[in-house]
Amino acid sequence: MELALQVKNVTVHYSGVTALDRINLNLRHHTTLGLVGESGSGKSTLARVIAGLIAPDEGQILLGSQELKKKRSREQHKMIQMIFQNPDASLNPKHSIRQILSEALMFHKIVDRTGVEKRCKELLARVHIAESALDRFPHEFSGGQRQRIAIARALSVEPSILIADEPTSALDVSVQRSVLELFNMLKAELHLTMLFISHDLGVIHAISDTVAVMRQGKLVEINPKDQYFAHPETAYSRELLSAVPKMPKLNTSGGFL
Ligand SMILES: Nc1ncnc2c1ncn2[C@@H]1O[C@H](COP(=O)(O)OP(=O)(O)OP(=O)(O)O)[C@@H](O)[C@H]1O
Repeated sequence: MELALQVKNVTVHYSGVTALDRINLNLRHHTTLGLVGESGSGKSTLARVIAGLIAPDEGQILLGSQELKKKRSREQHKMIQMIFQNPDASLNPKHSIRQILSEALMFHKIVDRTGVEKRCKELLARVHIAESALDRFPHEFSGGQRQRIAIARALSVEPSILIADEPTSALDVSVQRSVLELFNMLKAELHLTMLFISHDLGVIHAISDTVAVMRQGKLVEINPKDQYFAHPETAYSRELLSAVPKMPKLNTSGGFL
């Protein structure tokens, strides 16, 4: 079966720093790859290079069978959507939630003008936000609600890949759980293909099908989740796992209990 995404030998340098060093990574359709690693290991750089926010110095990125060149088409940009740690990065504070969602829908011609209102309401329902939110502005919502709206915005354009870069790290623990549960629910309902970045192994355990580990710009380990947690291959992973006091208990769908 064709892969959703392939990263081939991708290298990124930032003035003297090798942030990514010949990264090879495959993402299968309808699966979530959890990317873990300590601060500065290159996780966000990898997310940004896949999303087309920065160009690789070397290597290739393929979406399906299509190579993504330095200058991407509007359609190619649409296909890979990103959710950031801080939802404000994707929510214009001067725009109502209706404007935020409908702009994305109209820009990418997802629905025509007559279908916009209905689609906006459906999107909010998906992320468990009341319809009345449409006439309100981002600052009127809590951090967790804003992240839900950012998720709705990212999903609005029907991307083939969703990249979530530490989407729960800035939230309170209880809110973190509910946002993570939302991701798991969306995964099941929409069969999402995701790259989910976190430095928190509990979060990675809750959401991933496969776990990839980065260290100093290199991908040092990639394995199915159960294998990764039961039998980590590298001494570095064993060290990361031993630093986790206790894994949170999970229910069968992968959400926290
Ligand atoms: N814009 C930049 N200019 C220069 N160096 C950068 C830039 N962005 C990142 N770096 C460097 O590249 C390396 C990888 O950083 P990156 O942010 O990708 O790591 P990370 O694993 O996402 O870290 P964190 O978990 O702290 O976000 C680090 O050494 C970082 O200092």
